Amino acid sequence: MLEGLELLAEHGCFGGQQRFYRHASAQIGLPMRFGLFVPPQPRALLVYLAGLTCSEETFAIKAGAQRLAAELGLALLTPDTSPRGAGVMGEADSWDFGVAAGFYLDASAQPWAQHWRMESYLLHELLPGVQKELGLSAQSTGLFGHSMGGHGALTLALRHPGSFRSVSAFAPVCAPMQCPWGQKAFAGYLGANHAAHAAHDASALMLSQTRPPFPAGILIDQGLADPFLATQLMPEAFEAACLAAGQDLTLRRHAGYDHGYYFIASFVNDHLRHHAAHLLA
Ligand SMILES: N[C@@H](CCC(=O)N[C@@H](CSC=O)C(=O)NCC(=O)O)C(=O)O
Repeated sequence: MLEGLELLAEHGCFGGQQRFYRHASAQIGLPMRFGLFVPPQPRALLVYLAGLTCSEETFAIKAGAQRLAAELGLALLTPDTSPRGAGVMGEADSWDFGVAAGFYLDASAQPWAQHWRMESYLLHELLPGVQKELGLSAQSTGLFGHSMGGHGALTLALRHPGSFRSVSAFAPVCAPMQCPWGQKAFAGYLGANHAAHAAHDASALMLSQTRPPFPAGILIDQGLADPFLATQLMPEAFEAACLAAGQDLTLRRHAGYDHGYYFIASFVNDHLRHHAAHLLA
């Protein structure tokens, strides 16, 4: 059970409930919030990791995923994107580092290491707590995300084999060691340790696989009018790594779509069906 769990809001939604909670996180050492859509009959759990500047509310409000999730029996867990209120100097000075930019890893460098522990928080606290509450296991848990959260989805799925049965992403940061967002985050949170950076880079992780880690295949959607495509996202690096590892990847490139939630809302049903096909089989 999650310590100090408080229900902050609950809204009827397509026969289920969209809920928002706060709890006292032992891993983060601060209160954390999360969203949970509970369908009428929960059969599987899908975790969505949001991008830079987002919160536990962004996907729930903007993606329009609840109608199909209710039909398929998918519970949707939407964690926040970083600790908040830690009081670390400069934590809110940038939109791509610090608050709302946790990059889904455990920081090892100061002054971030005490609270910026998003990987341990998700894997060892929030996810087990919610799975227990819903009576669901890793066998019926999938992971997806957007941009920084797409990086989180790919890297956490690769770093924790067996924790997620299906994975997908919208416009993920695919090669953080090669892009400004990733280089800034990794230098700040992990210091100058190249091996630590590689251990959180989806393309480097995929290249290091000795067998295809996701036999069910990985789905990625990417807009071609996305202003971050060439400089920050680099899906071609992950595509090449999947090819080298023998990992089945469906990478769909869509003309006319940018980086925002109109793009996500346009393709979110395909992601729900991708996960349902594997989680409910
Ligand atoms: N403030 C920035 C843009 C921030 C932005 O685009 N955030 C994306 C995620 S980017 C990668 O992780 C997002 O999902 N925003 C929320 C939304 O509702 O669109 C700028 O000024 O460029």
